[in-house]
Amino acid sequence: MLNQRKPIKVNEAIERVLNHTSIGNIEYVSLEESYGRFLGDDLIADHHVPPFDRSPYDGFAVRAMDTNDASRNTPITLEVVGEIGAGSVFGGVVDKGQAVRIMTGAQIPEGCDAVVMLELVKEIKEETKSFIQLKRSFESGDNISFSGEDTKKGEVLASEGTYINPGIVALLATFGYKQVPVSCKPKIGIIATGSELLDVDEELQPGKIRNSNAFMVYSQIIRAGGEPIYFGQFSDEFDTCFEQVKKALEQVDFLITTGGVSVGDYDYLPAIYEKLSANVMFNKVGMRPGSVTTVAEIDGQLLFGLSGNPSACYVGFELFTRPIIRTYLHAYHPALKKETAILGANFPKPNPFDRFVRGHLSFENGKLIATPVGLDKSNVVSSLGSANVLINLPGGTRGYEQGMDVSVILLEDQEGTTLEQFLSSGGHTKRRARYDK
Ligand SMILES: Nc1nc2c(c(=O)[nH]1)N[C@H]1C(S)=C(S)[C@@H](COP(=O)(O)OP(=O)(O)OC[C@H]3O[C@@H](n4cnc5c(N)ncnc54)[C@H](O)[C@@H]3O)O[C@H]1N2
Ligand code: MOO
Ligand SMILES: [Mg+2]
Repeated sequence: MLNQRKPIKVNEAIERVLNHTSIGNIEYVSLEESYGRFLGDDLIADHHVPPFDRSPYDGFAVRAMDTNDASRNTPITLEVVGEIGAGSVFGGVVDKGQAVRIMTGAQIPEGCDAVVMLELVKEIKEETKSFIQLKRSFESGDNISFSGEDTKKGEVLASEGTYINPGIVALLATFGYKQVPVSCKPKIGIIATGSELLDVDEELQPGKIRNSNAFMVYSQIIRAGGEPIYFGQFSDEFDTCFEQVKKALEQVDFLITTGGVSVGDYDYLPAIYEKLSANVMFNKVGMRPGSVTTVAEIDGQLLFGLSGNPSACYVGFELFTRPIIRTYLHAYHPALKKETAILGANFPKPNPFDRFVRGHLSFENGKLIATPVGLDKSNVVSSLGSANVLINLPGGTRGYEQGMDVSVILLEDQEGTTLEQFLSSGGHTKRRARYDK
């Protein structure tokens, strides 16, 4: 039987998958647990920061007008009528000729409009009173950290779907979020198929290999923001795999299978999709690795049939599953960010399909250099550890030379980009006159 599959363009495949996005609910987690999650709602300042005018220095709060005549030769003297540390408030109103000893972070006392640093005054103590001497004048507003200078009430500080980094955690604490609204993580099932697969703790046996894909995908799901659920590895037997897929679909938002998706005698995923009456969006993509990546849909639920070959599996996940996860998490930028970098080594092998070469991006003298890592074959696992980008080399009849501008997809970036930007950028290469390293 002829098993001809018709490849579609990568962008077309991504668009088909992203026509089936779903957006998750919102839940509340404690502030301590919010790091690494995605905001379920806009974070809006409900008060000014700082909420009051405060001192940025340890020193003395004064009335600037009292210091007008102060100079090196004619110092002026002010009486110190109180002292406050951060957290305390001066009770009275500071009058002409008076000052208040104030510490960093304390609220500026009423009547004062400038702060003089401790180092700039001479302190004079008398029996019951104390004074300071100043040898220069101050302007109203000198050394005051004004209410609202950090952020104003009503400002949107981070929008829904933003990745919560430690800085966002600080903002959440500032605005009193003991519980934080975050988007619920999509539950993503993983099923590994293959009669050759050994468990991680098993000794090698003839013809067998250890299952690495399940654990690789498990961590890719976590990196993308989802919740992996591992259903196990199963031999290439139709009935077992069918039952497992069916059972898993009842428990997850999305399901990933690895292996068994090509045209081999024991590749049962195509038959499983058929028996499930799933709508197969494509089963061949014009890309390397990952050309066999298949995505199907049943009643809105997506099944990602990723390749058994480790590098193909990895790339298939990042291109197709990751943006689905990020969209579910409410991200405005669900796609991975692309950048232009300089190719760090020749890549002479032409290919009619678009390549996604595992690469390492480094900074050299202010330039971004992307260098392929390891063996560029879809069945290799060793190139993945040091890959922080996928170098996107458009298909064609020519190879690529060191020094050319290439588009790279950033794997560790959290900011992301819109789908439109992802699809419209990159894929362009330019020959540089010279490679200035
Ligand atoms: N006649 C053709 N043969 C193949 C084609 C084709 O178009 N025509 N496509 C090739 C391409 S491209 C790829 S990629 C692979 C895809 O194969 P499957 O997705 O069906 O995966 P398997 O056959 O189950 O396994 C392929 C390979 O990967 C190893 N593997 C599988 N699972 C794991 C795992 N969990 N951890 C580590 N390694 C795994 C498996 O042992 C095989 O070596 O098909 C080509 N063939
Ligand atoms: O799906 Mo395959 O990766 O093109 O080798
Ligand atoms: Mg196969």
